This record gives sequence, C-alpha cells and structure tokens, in this order.
Amino acid sequence: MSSAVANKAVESKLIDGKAVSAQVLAEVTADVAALKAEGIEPALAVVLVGEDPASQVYVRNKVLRAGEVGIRSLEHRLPATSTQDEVLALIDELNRDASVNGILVQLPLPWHINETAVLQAIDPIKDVDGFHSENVGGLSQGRDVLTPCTPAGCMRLLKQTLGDLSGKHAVVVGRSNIVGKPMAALLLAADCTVTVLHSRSKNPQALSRQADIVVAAVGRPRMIDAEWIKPGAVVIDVGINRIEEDGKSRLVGDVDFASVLPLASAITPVPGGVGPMTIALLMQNTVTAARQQHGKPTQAQ
Ligand SMILES: NC(=O)C1=CN([C@@H]2O[C@H](COP(=O)(O)OP(=O)(O)OC[C@H]3O[C@@H](n4cnc5c(N)ncnc54)[C@H](OP(=O)(O)O)[C@@H]3O)[C@@H](O)[C@H]2O)C=CC1
Ligand SMILES: Nc1nc(=O)c2c([nH]1)NC[C@@H]1CN(c3ccc(C(=O)N[C@@H](CCC(=O)O)C(=O)O)cc3)C=[N+]21
Repeated sequence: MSSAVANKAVESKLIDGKAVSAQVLAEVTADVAALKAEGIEPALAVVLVGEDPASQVYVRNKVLRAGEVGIRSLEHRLPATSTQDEVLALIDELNRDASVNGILVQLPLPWHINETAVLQAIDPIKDVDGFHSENVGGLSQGRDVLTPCTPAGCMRLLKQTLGDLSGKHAVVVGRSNIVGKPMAALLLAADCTVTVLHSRSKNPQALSRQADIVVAAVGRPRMIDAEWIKPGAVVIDVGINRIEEDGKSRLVGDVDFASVLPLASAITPVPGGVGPMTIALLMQNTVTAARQQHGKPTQAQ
C-alpha cells in the first residue's frame, strides 16, 4: 500500500474531536449571541487552588475558549495554602452572585482540602461539571440535569460515529466519579449494555474483547492494546498522560494507538480527541445553566 493510501485509511478511522468540538462551539456561540440579544450574558467562574502546572494550562484553555464563544469568564486563583473554609467562602460568594451562571473548581485540590465538601458546596444549578450529588443522582434517574463534560463529550463523538447506540455492548475501563461512572450512566441511558472494568476486574481483556464500544479512562499510558479490542470496535481514549520518550515530552492516551488502530473501526486520537470535547461541553453546560437560571427551556441536544 502506498503511504498516501495508508494515510487515507488511517484518516478514515480517526474520530476528529477537534472538528466535532468546533461544531459544538459554533452552536454555543450562536446560543450565547441569542441570549445576549435578550440581555443575558452567560458567565463562568473557574476556581484554581494551588499552582499545579497542568491545572494552570487547563484553566487558561477554558478561559480562552469562553472568550471565543462570548462567555464572560472569571478566574479565581487561590494559593495552595488556602484553608478549606476560604475555598468554601469563595464558592458561597459565587453561588450568591446572580451574574455567575457556572462554577468550576479545577481538580485535583491540594490534599488538605476535602474534595467532596467543596463540590457539594456548589449550587447544583451552577454545577457545570455535574459533580454535585444532586446532578449525579439526577443523571442516574434519567432527569435532565447538568452532565459531566468529558463523558458527555464522548457520547457526542459516539453518536456522531455510530448513530443509534441501542443494544451495543459498551465496556468502560475505569470507574472514577468524574469519568468512568458518569460515562457508564450515559451509555446505559442510551440503551447500551454496559460493563465497567476496574483495577480488581478479572480477565479484563477477555471482557473488553466482547465490546462494540470501548471507553478507556484509566490514567495508564497505552495500557489498552490489541488484546482488549474486538475487530470493528469503536474506541474512545479519554486518557491524557504526559510521558518522556526519546528524550521528548509527549502526550499519549490510555490506548496503545498504533496496536489498536488496525483493529478498530473508529478511534479517537490523543491529543485532538476527547480533550477538546471536554472544554466545548463545558461551554455548552454554561449556556444550559444560564438558560435554566433565567427560566428558559433548554434545547434538546
Ligand atoms: N480528556 C479529558 O478531558 C480528560 C481526561 N482525563 C484522563 O483520563 C484518565 C482517567 O482519569 P480519571 O478517571 O480521573 O482517573 P482515576 O485515577 O480517578 O481513575 C482511574 C480508574 O482506572 C482504574 N484502573 C487503574 N488501573 C487499572 C487496570 N490495570 N485495569 C483496569 N482498571 C484500572 C481504577 O480502578 P480502581 O477504581 O479499582 O482503582 C480507576 O477506577 C487519566 O488519564 C486522566 O488524565 C480525565 C478527565 C478529563
Ligand atoms: N473540575 C474539573 N473538571 C474537569 O473537566 C477537569 C478537571 N477538573 N481536572 C483535570 C481534568 C482534565 N481535563 C482536560 C480538559 C481538556 C483537555 C484538552 O483539551 N486536551 C487537549 C490537549 C491539551 C494539551 O496539549 O495539553 C487534547 O487532548 O487535544 C485535557 C484534559 C479536564 N479535567
């Protein structure tokens, strides 16, 4: 096969998260403009505690993206030495500020701060991460609540790739509160048969090889290789791992892209897959929150 033909074959399998996120952002830009014409300016507050360099980059990207779609953003940076009460006091202030529609507290928090206490302090109607128990419970009950951005972004990619997901067997590798569990809930709501694998699962490769859809959210570079994948499966790689390779710093997923590519019918790259979708869905959630807070119906997605 000529390399041009080989490239074409690779391209046809790639799920382009950058392109799909651009579509989402275009929709959000139009929604924001419509709200502004009615005198409503959606606003997102991003709270960063400490100086973790990766978190600083993420927060900067969120603020930049908000500006691009017309969402006002407020960046609150607190020192790593802040007490939990200081963080809670800021959240209380943001909860009460009617001009703030969305609140995101960047994770992870410094070790001395209780993550659950902080996430539970956010008013559920402003919880654009969907991490408050009210929203977690609502998702599991099938209520129309704010949904975690990364799993919601994965769903949009899957629906764009496969259309109807009904009856598909989906395997989610990882069971965190921010990715694995909400991902499983969304797949179930879309009528998939769902298997959730984790670090205690026995023979995970054999289970994963039964899946029509594999979502990898483990935080282990390239762990999911060809052994985990049935020919024709759709593979969504949530992992973001910075590794040193050949003396260079590289970003790789939880999927061993080179070994899985020949088997998968479609696969997300890292970077340029799920990551850009997460930020786009955060913007969409902010608009949804603003609409709800102003008593406007939220559009079907
Ligand atoms: N693209 C994006 O927008 C985002 C990307 N991420 C990335 O996604 C990845 C996962 O993040 P997150 O969910 O927060 O990670 P966590 O560390 O919170 O969870 C990892 C999960 O993977 C499971 N796991 C670990 N090792 C194995 C193994 N050998 N076999 C099977 N399961 C295993 C763990 O199991 P157990 O519960 O038993 O310990 C756990 O449930 C990371 O790379 C992170 O950087 C995260 C958020 C957003
Ligand atoms: N409260 C909270 N909500 C989150 O949603 C949240 C969080 N905390 N903490 C950290 C994780 C991680 N996360 C990412 C978002 C975008 C990219 C992203 O845009 N990635 C680009 C590459 C970025 C780069 O080059 O470094 C890509 O994959 O193409 C990645 C990761 C959100 N998270």
